[in-house]
Amino acid sequence: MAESVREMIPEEEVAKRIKTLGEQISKDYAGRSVHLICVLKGGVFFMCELAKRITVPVSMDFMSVSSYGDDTKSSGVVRIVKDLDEPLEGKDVLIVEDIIDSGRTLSYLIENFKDRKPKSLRLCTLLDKPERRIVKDIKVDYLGFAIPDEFVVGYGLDYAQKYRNLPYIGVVEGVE
Ligand SMILES: O=P(O)(O)OC[C@H]1O[C@H](OP(=O)(O)OP(=O)(O)O)[C@H](O)[C@@H]1O
Ligand code: HPA
Repeated sequence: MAESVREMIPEEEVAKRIKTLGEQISKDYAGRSVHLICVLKGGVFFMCELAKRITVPVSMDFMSVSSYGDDTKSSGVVRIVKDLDEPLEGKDVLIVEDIIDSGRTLSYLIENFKDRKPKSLRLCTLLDKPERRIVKDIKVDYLGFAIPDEFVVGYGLDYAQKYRNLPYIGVVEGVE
C-alpha cells in the first residue's frame, strides 16, 4: 500500500478548539502575563495560532528536544537540541506541545523546568494519546483533542520530517 494521509481532524475544527483554549487561558491568567514555551519543532504551528488567541500579555521562548528521530517509535532517550534563551525564574510558564504520546518528552521537560524555579508551570497540548502513555503522572492543564493510538501528522507533526505543513491533523497510512 502506498504511503498516504487520511484526515482525522479538519482544519476548521482545530481552529475552533484553539480559539476556545486561548479564551480559557486568557481567563485563567487574567491580570498576569504568560510565558509560552514552544517545544520545537512540532509545537510551532500550534504555538503561533494559540498565541494569537490569548489576550493577556505574552512572552515566548523556544526549546528543541528530540526522541523520535525519523521514526514512528520513540528512542526513549530525550535529547536537548536547543535550550531556552531566557531564565524561567519567577515567571508564569505555560509549555505548549503538539502531542503527548509516551509522555517521556514532557516528563523530562517538566522536571527540567521545575529546577529553574518558575512561579507556576502549566501544560497545554494540542493532542493527547492516552492509550500510549508510559509516564503516567503528567497533568495536562489545557487539552485540544484526545485521540486514538494512531500515528498522526500535520499541524507541525511529522513523519520522517514530512507533512508538518498540512493544515489539518491526519493519519499516515501505508507505513510500518
Ligand atoms: O510523549 P512522547 O512519546 O515523548 O512524544 C511526544 C514528542 O514527540 C514529538 O517530538 P519529536 O521528538 O518527534 O521532535 P519534533 O517535534 O522535532 O518532530 C512531539 O513533538 C513531542 O515533543
Ligand atoms: O503520532 C505522532 N506523530 C508525529 N510525531 C509524534 N511524536 C509522538 N507521537 C507522534
